[in-house]
Parts: sequence; structure tokens; C-alpha cells
Amino acid sequence: MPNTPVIQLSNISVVYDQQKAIDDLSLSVYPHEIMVLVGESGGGKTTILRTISGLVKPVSGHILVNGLTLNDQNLRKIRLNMGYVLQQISLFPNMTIKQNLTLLPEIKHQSKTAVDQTIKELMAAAKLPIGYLSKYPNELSGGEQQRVGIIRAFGTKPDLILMDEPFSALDPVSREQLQDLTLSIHRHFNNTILFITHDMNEALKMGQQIGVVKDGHIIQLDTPDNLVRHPSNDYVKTLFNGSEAHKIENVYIRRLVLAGYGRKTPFKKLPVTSVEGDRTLGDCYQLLAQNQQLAVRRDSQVIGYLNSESVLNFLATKETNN
Ligand SMILES: Nc1ncnc2c1ncn2[C@@H]1O[C@H](COP(=O)(O)OP(=O)(O)OP(=O)(O)O)[C@@H](O)[C@H]1O
Repeated sequence: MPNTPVIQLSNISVVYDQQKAIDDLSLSVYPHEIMVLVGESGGGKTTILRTISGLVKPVSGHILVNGLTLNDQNLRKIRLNMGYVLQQISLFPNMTIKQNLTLLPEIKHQSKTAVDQTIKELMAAAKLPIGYLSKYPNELSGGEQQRVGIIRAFGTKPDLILMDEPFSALDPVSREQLQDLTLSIHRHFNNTILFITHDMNEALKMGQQIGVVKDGHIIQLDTPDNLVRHPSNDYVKTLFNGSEAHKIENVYIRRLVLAGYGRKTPFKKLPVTSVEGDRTLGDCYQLLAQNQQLAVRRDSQVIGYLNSESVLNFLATKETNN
């Protein structure tokens, strides 16, 4: 029996000024997954998010959040269990970083000891010195403020985090660091994330499921691999054609393991070298020239084993699909 979705949109339509922005759209987001909505400007991504947070009311359809119908009666309760990260850094300027981080947990009556502990863990994960807790937002750089914005969203341990283009105002290096930070905190807290971006590379990196949004519809909902390898139409194909992940040497090796190439247990009699799953296939060629099998790690857990044959099998499938 599948889990109850954290978000279930059924046949939602949203109209602005007599124009349909969302058209009969259905979507389920399941516990613990990162669902990315990607697409060109004006497709309706933000409207979907605003509908889920109750800021926009659909003209038709039904919304369930954690099994509760989203309506005026349930809105406050549902919102208290959501975290938000937006493109505009929305820290309160007249509050210290600590006050910014503790405000919501206090409203939720979480215990002070537990909150202090969580803040400590999150500050460490975000590589922010504890001394920053007494600073004000304008004493931090833009990237640091956005780090605080991210950990603030995770701080109350909400079931659901909505992220709307959270990194698009940042330089590429900060952007990559914050993507990694979000992925690592997500693995730690295991909450559900709905993430919006118009950047295909970001979508492919962050999403376990990706929905391509166009003209108020989701035109393909799929895993990153399937979107790149089996686009459902020319529009999706063109969108992802230029993406870095489309270049085969940039595929993360954890994707091979997760897609079933390689093995769950070590290949017998071959020495094992341990590597991080976010190394690329390009790195992997070289690693396998020097080592006979790779134990692929995600955080500190080994998720599977690859040898040269696993990689060749993967490449052969790619060839067939091209
Ligand atoms: N408050 C509003 N009033 C009227 N029309 C709106 C409003 N907000 C959005 N729209 C329109 O609804 C459509 C979908 O907009 P939306 O912001 O959801 O798209 P998006 O995919 O998030 O775009 P972007 O990537 O540019 O943020 C667009 O045509 C937009 O002009």
C-alpha cells in the first residue's frame, strides 16, 4: 500500500483575471521525497506553490495536505507544519539570527532544549559559526543569509518544505553549496520538499521526481534519468538537451547504482575502493582504470558496488536509447 501523499492536488484550476494559470492539474507528492517543478517562466510553478500554501484559492479541484483538506478552518494548522524558502531572503532584519531561528519553534511550543540542540546541529551543517547567532542579518553576506533561511525552514522539523527558486539570486558557487546543503539536511531530517526552479541542471540535481510545468499543466512527471533518456515529447527533449546531465560524463555514479546497474553486495574477490556517489561518470572511468570495484557511498552509507562491466552495461543502454 503506497504512503498517503503529503500533498495531493486533484483537478486544480486557478484563474487570474479570467485567464487560466493552472488548468485541471493533479499532483501527488509522497513523504520524504524531493519533488521539483521545473519549466519556463509563466508556466504556473509559483501559482502551484501559492495554491498549496493557501495564498491562492483554486476555482475548482481539491487539495489535501497530510490527508487534511486545505480550507479556512485547517489553514493555520497546515501552515504551521510547512517551511518556506523563497528567492528573496526573508529574515527579520531587526532580529538576531538566533531570534530568527527560534521564532517559529517558539510559536509551535517546542521545548527550548530540543530547539537549541537542533539549531546547533543546523548551524554546524550549514558551516556557520555559532558566534553568528548573536549577529543581525545585515552583518552576514547574501549567501550566509540564505543559509540561515534554509536552516530556519528546517528548524521546526516541518513535514513539508516549499522552496521557490531559493538559489536563483546567488552566484554559481554559492548556489552549488546551498544545493548540497539542502540535500544533506534533507537526508538528515527526511522531510518532504517541493522545490521550484527554472534551471534544468538544478532540477536534475535536486529532484527525485521532476514535474515539467507548461501552460498550467504538468506535461511530464518522471525521474531525472527518465526525463533525460525518455522525454515524452519534443518540448521536454529540447528543455533537457542542453543540460549538463545530458552529457553522459556528468551523470552522478549514484544514479547508476540507484537505477540497478552494479550490485547491492560486493563483487567477489575484487579489491574495493570506496567513493562518494556524487562523483561523475567521467571520474568513474579513471577510478575504474585504477581500481577493480567501487563501493559507492551516500553520506557514510554504501549504497552499492560498481565494476567496469556495470558501467559498460549502463553505457550500452544509453547507446540504445540515443
Ligand atoms: N497575481 C497575479 N495576477 C494575475 N496574473 C498572475 C498573477 N500571478 C501570476 N499570474 C500569471 O499566471 C501565470 C503563471 O504565473 P506563475 O508565476 O505561476 O508562473 P511561474 O512558472 O512560476 O513563472 P516564473 O518562473 O517566471 O516565476 C502567468 O501567466 C502570470 O502572468
